[in-house]
Amino acid sequence: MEVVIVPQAAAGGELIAEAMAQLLRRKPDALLGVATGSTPLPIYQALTAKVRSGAVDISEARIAQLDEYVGLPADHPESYRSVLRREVLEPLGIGMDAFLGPDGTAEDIQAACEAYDRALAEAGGVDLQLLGIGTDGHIGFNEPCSSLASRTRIKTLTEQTRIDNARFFDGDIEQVPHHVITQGIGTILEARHLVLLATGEGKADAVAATVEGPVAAVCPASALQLHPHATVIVDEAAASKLKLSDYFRHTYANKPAWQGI
Ligand SMILES: N[C@@H]1[C@@H](O)[C@H](O)[C@@H](COP(=O)(O)O)O[C@@H]1O
Repeated sequence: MEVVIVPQAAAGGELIAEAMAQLLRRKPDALLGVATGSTPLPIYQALTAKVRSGAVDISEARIAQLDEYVGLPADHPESYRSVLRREVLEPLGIGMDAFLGPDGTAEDIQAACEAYDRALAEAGGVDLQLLGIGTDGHIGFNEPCSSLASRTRIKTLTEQTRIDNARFFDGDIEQVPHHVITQGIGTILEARHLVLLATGEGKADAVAATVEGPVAAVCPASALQLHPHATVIVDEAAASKLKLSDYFRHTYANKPAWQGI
């Protein structure tokens, strides 16, 4: 696992957008796995700027969704499909025909989950998966004690995650669904490159457990330690509880420029 400490969120966004641009130059039809939440927004802004300036051509890229609420109509403004359309697809000029996502409104949720795992595999697998992290260490919506081998499936949110996400629902926790579909941890680990961005002091404990704690289902993001190409990018505040921060800084400062992340 590589840990990169950046001065602030915008620098992390730029670094990750550049990695995505490099991937797209190598593989124009790359399947990009995207995440919701506030943290990845600087990535999408930086990538959009690159696309608009002509630094990268994204016209053949495909986008895959990480997780979704169960029961919200697809056109609900806070369904993750709507959020991604608004925050990622439209700014990048990517059509819904290049979008893969689970159906949170399906009558048979289990079948919809299995269909999504199959669709990801049939699309050739995710090339680069962006991840945020919950305050409890969740990735996607894999809450603590999710199986590290899990596939896409339905999960029940913790009270804390519903409280954290109530800000997207007029601050009203009652509007936050209890159930979600999420790519499983085993599904996420199949992506060729995992890139987790964490910013702010509120993520410092989760980041320390992810990077320096044991691999344990109680901190789902710690599963990144099992992946051959995982990059964790943190700002100073999110890095504040890392014991090995000096080592991580030294390693990154001395990395050959051609290597990227
Ligand atoms: N399902 C999403 C996660 O994918 C995201 O990482 C997390 C953190 O969000 P934020 O980046 O806003 O802190 O929120 C939600 O739970």
